[in-house]
Amino acid sequence: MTAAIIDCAGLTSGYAGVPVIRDLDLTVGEGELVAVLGPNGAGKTTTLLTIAGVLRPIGGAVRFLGAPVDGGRPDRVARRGLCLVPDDRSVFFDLTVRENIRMGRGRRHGDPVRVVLDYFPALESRLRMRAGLLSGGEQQMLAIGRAITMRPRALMVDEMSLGLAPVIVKKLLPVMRRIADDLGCAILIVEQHVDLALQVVDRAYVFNHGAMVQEGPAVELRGQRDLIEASYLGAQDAPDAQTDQADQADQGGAVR
Ligand SMILES: Nc1ncnc2c1ncn2[C@@H]1O[C@H](COP(=O)(O)OP(=O)(O)OP(=O)(O)O)[C@@H](O)[C@H]1O
Repeated sequence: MTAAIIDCAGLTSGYAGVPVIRDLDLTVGEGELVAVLGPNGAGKTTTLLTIAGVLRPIGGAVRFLGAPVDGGRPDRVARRGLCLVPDDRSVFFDLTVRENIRMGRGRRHGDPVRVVLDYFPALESRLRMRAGLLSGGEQQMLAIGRAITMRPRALMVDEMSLGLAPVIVKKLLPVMRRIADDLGCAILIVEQHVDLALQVVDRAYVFNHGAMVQEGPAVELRGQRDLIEASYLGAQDAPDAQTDQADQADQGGAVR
């Protein structure tokens, strides 16, 4: 593996001093696409928030580009090149797609709109539309596209497929692969669609109850499907059950 862009060692983190994740080791290298898998409440979001500097580690360490992330100043971590797309996607509903892209302030890397359309051409016909009118899949494309206009060194996407039809996820994942390859960006995605993710990512970590229960190259984990499924026991929601109606519209193929 190349040098780690994100490096968590013995990381323990949580809320008000109460640990939710314990003793996690996790790395993402340059140009790597890595998935975090696991049932609801496993600690996936907590891990991303700690890496982004929103939560202060209770124990262990997070390093981004070799420098410690201590929590408390996520703006500094963001300025150093780490982008987090939260599970609500944080697009500005009342602004147009074009205005949302420009909010990313990625102009110094060329025309940000062109950058986004290069990866997500389906947004071209939506540029003048208010983002609140987009389908869930299009909003996710916008959120990820806006993030890459800033040429991040690391990109984390929480619940990338939340509410999206599997057909959309199948199209989004290869775009994430291309972003990692083209930009040399370290990408960490929280993904519910285990089988789809393992076809595209380099490596994956499986969490349950705040602990890492499995990890390894995707090619190996694909052969351990039963073990992964067992680690999900107790999960309430199957991914397909969370597909919302708005994304039925996406099934015509929003990502080209
Ligand atoms: N702000 C908070 N304060 C206290 N506990 C929290 C807070 N946010 C999350 N938790 C708890 O931390 C645990 C892990 O939550 P987390 O959101 O990290 O899990 P997750 O794997 O991302 O699951 P989900 O898919 O449901 O978001 C859960 O038990 C949750 O209730």
